[in-house]
Amino acid sequence: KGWLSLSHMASDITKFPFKSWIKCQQKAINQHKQELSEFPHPQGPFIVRKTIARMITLSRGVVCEPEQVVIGAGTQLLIRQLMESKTEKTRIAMENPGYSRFYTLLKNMEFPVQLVDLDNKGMNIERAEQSKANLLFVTPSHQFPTGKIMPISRRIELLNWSLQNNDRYILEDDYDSEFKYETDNIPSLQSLDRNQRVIYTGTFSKTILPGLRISYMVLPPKLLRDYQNHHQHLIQNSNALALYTLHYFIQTGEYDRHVKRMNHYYKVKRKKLVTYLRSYFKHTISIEDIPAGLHFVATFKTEKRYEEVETHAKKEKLEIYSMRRFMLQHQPKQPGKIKLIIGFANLQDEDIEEAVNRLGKCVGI
Ligand SMILES: Cc1ncc(COP(=O)(O)O)c(/C=N/[C@@H](CCC(=O)O)COc2ccccc2)c1O
Repeated sequence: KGWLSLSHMASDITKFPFKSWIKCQQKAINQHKQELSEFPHPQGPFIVRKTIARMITLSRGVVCEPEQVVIGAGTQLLIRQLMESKTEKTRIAMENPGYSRFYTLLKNMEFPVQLVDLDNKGMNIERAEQSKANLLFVTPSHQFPTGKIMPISRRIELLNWSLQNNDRYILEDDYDSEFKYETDNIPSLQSLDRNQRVIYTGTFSKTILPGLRISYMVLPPKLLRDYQNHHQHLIQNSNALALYTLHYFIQTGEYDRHVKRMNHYYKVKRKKLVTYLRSYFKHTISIEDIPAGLHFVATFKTEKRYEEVETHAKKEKLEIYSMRRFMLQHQPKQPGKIKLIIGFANLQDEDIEEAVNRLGKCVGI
């Protein structure tokens, strides 16, 4: 048997309704030949921004006008473009463990980035205060990569933090918020913000096709003005035909039906995998069983080091990533334990047993 994947960097496109997508693409071509023959608006076509604004208002409680929406080919690009337009001196604080690609991007842009540890509610507010940062990067709906869901109490604390100084902002990266298997979605942090302090980002990478590279950002008015002044020369970098196709995919209800279908599908698969992992590893595994997203963290009791497990996984043809990928600053490893990121989007049901058996060989149980 070939490679099996427990990667979190995957979505199961075997269930994607390509026929519907192509129908929407045909509609986009029929209805928007004129627009496709010109450059789109720098922030993306207005009707697409209007559709996205309405969608996130309904699904996430985000309060915004289409004028505040900026579409881009991936969250990294949007964050880069936002940070280029900052007028004040910006000091950043990020969650640790956190998303290494943003950390690297911000460091390469020579911003000071403080790492803030998590407690059981997400970013620790005292540490955030101590960091002297004026821009916090947080993933409240499903902390990446630990999965923690930030309770309302901590969200209020963060908003209070943002009020203490008028150059303070919070970037809410609402990645992976669409998949919640038990609890209902807690509304976005942005929906609680009454002082235009929250920048909101989202992406279609997990719910449609990661290869489409369609993501979006909602800017508070003051930052939007700075962004528009700085980027007057910029041309929209997401593919306009894909954007108009997305517009019809959402308008016709296909998007909502697909996300609902995938929620059910992923919930069933996740449960099977967790059950089998528990029966195989028994007391040597502990799973932070947060019923959300397309991956979870599992802690294994083993004397093996991360390097050994990662090398062994390659030999077993098992694609899997460890917490080391997200520990942004070297942290002492807990003795006798390793944490792995267990993704299940790319794992077919019939391969669950084989994947777990290979994992057993890697962690030496
Ligand atoms: C915290 C966080 N925020 C935003 C994004 C989304 O970025 P965007 O797609 O540019 O909009 C990611 C993507 N994280 C990515 C990688 C995580 C890693 O490097 O380990 C996940 O990658 C994929 C997801 C689905 C299918 C294929 C790949 C993010 O982890």
